[in-house]
Amino acid sequence: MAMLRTEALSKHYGALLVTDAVSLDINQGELHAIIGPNGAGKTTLINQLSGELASDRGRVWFDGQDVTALPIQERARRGLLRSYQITSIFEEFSVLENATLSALGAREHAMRFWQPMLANARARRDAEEALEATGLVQRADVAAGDLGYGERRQLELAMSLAAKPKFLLLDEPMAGMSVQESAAVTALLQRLKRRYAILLVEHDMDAVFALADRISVLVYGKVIFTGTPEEVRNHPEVRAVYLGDEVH
Ligand SMILES: Nc1ncnc2c1ncn2[C@@H]1O[C@H](COP(=O)(O)OP(=O)(O)OP(=O)(O)O)[C@@H](O)[C@H]1O
Repeated sequence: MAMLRTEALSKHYGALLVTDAVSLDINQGELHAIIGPNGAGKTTLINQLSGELASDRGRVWFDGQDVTALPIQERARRGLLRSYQITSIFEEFSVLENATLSALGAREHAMRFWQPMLANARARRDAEEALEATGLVQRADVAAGDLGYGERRQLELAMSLAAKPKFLLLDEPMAGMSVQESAAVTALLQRLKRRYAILLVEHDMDAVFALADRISVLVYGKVIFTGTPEEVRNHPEVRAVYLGDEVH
């Protein structure tokens, strides 16, 4: 059964239909990329999936349940988490402290009234695991405000992981990164793959084609094709509208 499923999801702004009857099926452990030209509706779709934006039409199922009407926090609590969603990085707190706070935040709901010490110990352990997974262990004691740009994006990812998601929505995690930083994030996502289902929106085609199990191509809000990287690469219409000669 699909971990995340959308049925004819649509959103318009005035007369502009930004996402147009998008139906996707993303399986457990799958890394599914969405590519498409600027303004195709990729970020809007992510916002509809995270719950940041209410859809005009269509439905979203997550982990077997209809979450269409649920707000962003409730979807996050169930494990459908957008990475940058955790915006509250405390600059003067260390990397480990930030990750621990994120883990505590995710547990708050369940643990608020009982066993706070147990919650703290678990949160700390989840945070340490997240730093391990994202390669930030050596930077655990550094103040978040002292991190470079790439490391800061890594911390955002670590904070997401500390919240124990089942499904990660990643909107351009490589944006603004150097070639080395992008390569590091690609390697990181390669390691995280399978442990989480991931929806990746990314303009870095090398990263997308290296990482994705399947790719959906969004053009003017419509999914015109879904397939393996190989199928997408060889699809005439996709090449014509988007890839051109970029990918060989
Ligand atoms: N709040 C809004 N109000 C009106 N129009 C919007 C709003 N948000 C997005 N749009 C429009 O919707 C279209 C899709 O935007 P979106 O950001 O989802 O595209 P995208 O595929 O993520 O683009 P990019 O690759 O450039 O990030 C664009 O034409 C954009 O101008």
